[in-house]
Amino acid sequence: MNLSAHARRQVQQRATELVGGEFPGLGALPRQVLAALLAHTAAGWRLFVREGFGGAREAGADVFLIGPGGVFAVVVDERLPDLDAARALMRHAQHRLSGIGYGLRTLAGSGIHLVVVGPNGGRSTNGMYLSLALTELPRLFRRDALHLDRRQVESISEAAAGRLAGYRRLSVRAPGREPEPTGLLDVRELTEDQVAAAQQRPFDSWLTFLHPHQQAVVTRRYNGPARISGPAGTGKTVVALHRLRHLARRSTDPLLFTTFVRTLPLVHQRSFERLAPELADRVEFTNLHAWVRGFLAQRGIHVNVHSGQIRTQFNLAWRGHREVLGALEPRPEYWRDEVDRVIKGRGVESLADYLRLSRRGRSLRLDANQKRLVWALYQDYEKLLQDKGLHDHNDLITLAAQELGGKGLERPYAAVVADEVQDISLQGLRLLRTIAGDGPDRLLLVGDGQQQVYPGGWRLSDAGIPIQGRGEVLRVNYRNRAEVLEFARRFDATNQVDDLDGAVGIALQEAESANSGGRTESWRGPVADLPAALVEVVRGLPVPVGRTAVIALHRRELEACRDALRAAGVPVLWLEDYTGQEDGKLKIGTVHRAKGLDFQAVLVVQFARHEAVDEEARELRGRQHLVAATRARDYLWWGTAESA
Ligand SMILES: Nc1ncnc2c1ncn2[C@@H]1O[C@H](COP(=O)(O)OP(=O)(O)OP(=O)(O)O)[C@@H](O)[C@H]1O
Repeated sequence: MNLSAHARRQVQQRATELVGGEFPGLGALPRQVLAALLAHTAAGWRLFVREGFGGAREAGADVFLIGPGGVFAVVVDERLPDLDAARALMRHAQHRLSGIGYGLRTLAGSGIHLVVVGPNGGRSTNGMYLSLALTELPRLFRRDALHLDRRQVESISEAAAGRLAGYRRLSVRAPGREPEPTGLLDVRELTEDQVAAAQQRPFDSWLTFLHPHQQAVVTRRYNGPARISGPAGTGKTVVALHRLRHLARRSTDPLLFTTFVRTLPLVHQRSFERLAPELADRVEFTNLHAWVRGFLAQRGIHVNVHSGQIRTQFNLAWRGHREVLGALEPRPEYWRDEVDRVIKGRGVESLADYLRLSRRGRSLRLDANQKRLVWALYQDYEKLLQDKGLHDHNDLITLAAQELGGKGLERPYAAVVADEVQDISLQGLRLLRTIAGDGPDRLLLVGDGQQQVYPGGWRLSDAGIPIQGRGEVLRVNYRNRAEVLEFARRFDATNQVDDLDGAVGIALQEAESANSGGRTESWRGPVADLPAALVEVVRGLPVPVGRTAVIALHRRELEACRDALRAAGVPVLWLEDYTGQEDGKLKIGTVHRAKGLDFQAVLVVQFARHEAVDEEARELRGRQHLVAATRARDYLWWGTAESA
């Protein structure tokens, strides 16, 4: 039920009267703030007010506010608290509330928000709290921030009531409402808008709740580089974002969140802004190559990177070697990976080094003579790049590493987090280590070997990143509903998962499932029928189109589907352009673009191939399918198209 303007005025008036009656001596600002917050209790929020509110300032917050938008400790003060005072307030709030349980999870300390309301808002703070003016209070109730449902709100409030000695619970009702029943919150207490929004984002409760194991990783102190691994959907990124918040509150230096994929940091930036709006400008979210370009530009180093031209140079070089290397393996991409990922990606500097190198993860065994042939291809490619004045992506990493080796960062980061690290090259890892520098809590690497979609072949120790005793493994899958998880497990053919450092990791098979239900469907038919089948599924989707993605292995496989969807009037957005914004469009893209993301529904388009593929390619494809399937939360459709 939405309150009419009249009812809203009445609620406001009741709130003002109640505040006047309960706290007669309050000054103008606290009175107005309290009345404004109190009015929201008519819409399902819970309010606890300090007994001595308005008198001498005490250690704790003036008000605790709990609702669909999260848990807030609110202080009303003309002056902004300094760092020590803010820390004391936060400690008090965390001491009282964190650890309140909800099923398998508990209220996270980093999920409690400190808000200071003063005469002026928007003032820059020390990152411990959000500073708002009275007129900015509606920000706390914004629709896109709602992520707890009424049961969760009720459950936290009930537990909070027992822990908040010295606080009084106040509420007002909308006109014509029955008194609130004790126990479960009446659904009518939430406006329709709020119910809808909270239900649309049921998975976002990670903003407030964490599994105790996740929580432990958020706050643990590491006296060197640390690593979080674990199967898909176990909250590795969620933990990394909470940890960034935790670390940012303890420092005044900037922090960096980076991945290999270009758009992923932007999506996670949006999540972080919701988790920690007061720290939004302290953490830089950017992909590794963009960071490197920015850094080189800052140092006045000009680079010329052009993907199309780089590919052309490789193809030109390949021509001269096709005959001999093609006899070993006809696909030029195999050799391009060898140059990109093995020779350049691992920083091999001489033929002698290459001859000695164990090419872990590559299917073809190469003897010394064959390696010499590959080396010749690499050299031709390098020469062509040089002649054209071009740099490829590996060159950028090398240039940045050299530059940083000569002169460190002007403003070092307090912490660097790298996500999806399984797809970063070894040289990229080394660079990350240099960017982060040495010291406790400075470098956190997050990834899952089972989701590697590019050939890697390294171990963290190869990059000089020792993580002994600082490797965390998460095991509870929170993303995929049980049926989707079960389907995805069929791609978990790996006998052994690497934990990124040569030890045995946890496979998807072993993940515990946190969400029941879910739906999966399969389709198989001729290629020509695929677009129509897809359109039909999209029309009958059980979830909103804007929360759905179509995923394939290669972009060219998606063109016909995209055309058919557009012709059917379905708005479509390529994943390359997706930044986490809610837009009502169907997302479409390759598995490389989809990794790290999730959608309520995922439609995977697979093209059955009959060509012979080697073990390495088969394993890679299995991992890609695993990534595609585990992007789906509630619904997964798997379409296999067969060529005639
Ligand atoms: N504590 C939690 N409470 C509720 N939901 C959670 C929690 N942790 C994770 N999730 C849900 O699981 C989803 C996956 O989390 P996240 O992206 O962090 O996993 P991941 O391990 O990084 O996954 P992947 O490796 O597949 O990219 C989140 O979007 C969120 O919906």
